[in-house]
Amino acid sequence: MKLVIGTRGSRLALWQSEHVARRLRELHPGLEVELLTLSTRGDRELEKALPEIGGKGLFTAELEAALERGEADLAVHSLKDLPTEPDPRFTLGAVPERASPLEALISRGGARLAELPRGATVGTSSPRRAAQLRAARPDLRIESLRGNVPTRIQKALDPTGPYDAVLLALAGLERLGLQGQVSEVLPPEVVLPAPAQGALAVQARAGDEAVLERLRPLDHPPTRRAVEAERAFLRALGSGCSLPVGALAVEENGLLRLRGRVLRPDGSQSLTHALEGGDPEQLGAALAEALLARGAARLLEGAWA
Ligand SMILES: NCc1[nH]cc(CCC(=O)O)c1CC(=O)O
Repeated sequence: MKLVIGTRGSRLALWQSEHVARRLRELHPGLEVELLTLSTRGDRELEKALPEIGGKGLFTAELEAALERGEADLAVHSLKDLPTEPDPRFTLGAVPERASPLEALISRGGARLAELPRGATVGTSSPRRAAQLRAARPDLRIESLRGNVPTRIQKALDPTGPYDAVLLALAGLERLGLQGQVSEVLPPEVVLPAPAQGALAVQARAGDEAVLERLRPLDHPPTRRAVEAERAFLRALGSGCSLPVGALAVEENGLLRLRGRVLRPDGSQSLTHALEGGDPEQLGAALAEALLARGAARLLEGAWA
C-alpha cells in the first residue's frame, strides 16, 4: 500500500510532513509513504497582512481539496492553523505527541523581554501575541511581521530593519534547528500560546478506514485531549486566529487542567482563568463560559470579525 501526504512547501511544513512519513514507515514496515507538495493561499500571499486576506483555512484549504479529490490520502498541518469548526468530510486520524507549546522571543543582542529597551519594536502579526506583549510591556511598539519562520527571524535580526525582536512558537524553531537563536522562552503566565500550538494534525478522509487504521498508532491521546479542550475553548469564544485569546491545557493523572486568557487587543485589560475537568469539550466550553461571565465579551468587542 502507498500513502500520499499532502503538504505545504515551507521548510516547517516539509519537516512536519517528513516527520510523520518517517514515523509511519517505522510503524508499518513495507508501507510506501510519499509527499505531495502544494502551495496554499496563505503561502502565496505572504506579504499581505493576515486580517486583510483573512478567511478560515488560509493554510489548509488546498490540502483539503487534494484529499477530497483523492490526490492525497492524508494531510499534515500545524493543528493551530486548522479551523476549530469540524468539517464532516475529514477527520483527525492522529494527533501525535506535542512538542513544546510555548512562545520564544528572538531579539537582537539576545535581550530577554524585560531587557528590551524602552519603546522597542516587536514584530508579530498575531493579535494574541500583540495583546499579551502590550499587557506585559505597555511601552513596546508592535509592528506587523509576516513570512515563513526563517524569514521572520532574518527580518527581526536585520540591524537596518525596524524590528528589535520577534515572537515565535518554540516548536517551529526546534523543528527547523533554530532553537539556538532563542533569547527567552516565555512562561505561559506571561504569554499563553495559541490553542493547539506545538501539536500536529494528521488529517484524513472521514470513513477511510484503510488510512485511519494506519494512523491510529501515531495518536497520542493526552495530547489529543489537551488540544481538544483548548480548541473547544476558542470555538466557544467565536473562533479565529484574529482573536486575542490564548489557551493551554495539560493532562496529569487523567485530569485536564485548562488555562485560558482573553485580552483587549491593546493589552490594557485581560482576564485569565483555569479549570480542571475530565471531558475536553465540556472543559473548553465551561472555561469560555466562566470568562464570559467575568466580562470577556466586553474585551473582545471589536476583535470579532
Ligand atoms: N501561524 C504559523 C505557524 N503555524 C505553526 C507554527 C509553529 C509550529 C506550531 O505552533 O505547532 C507557526 C509559526 C509560529 O507561530 O511561530
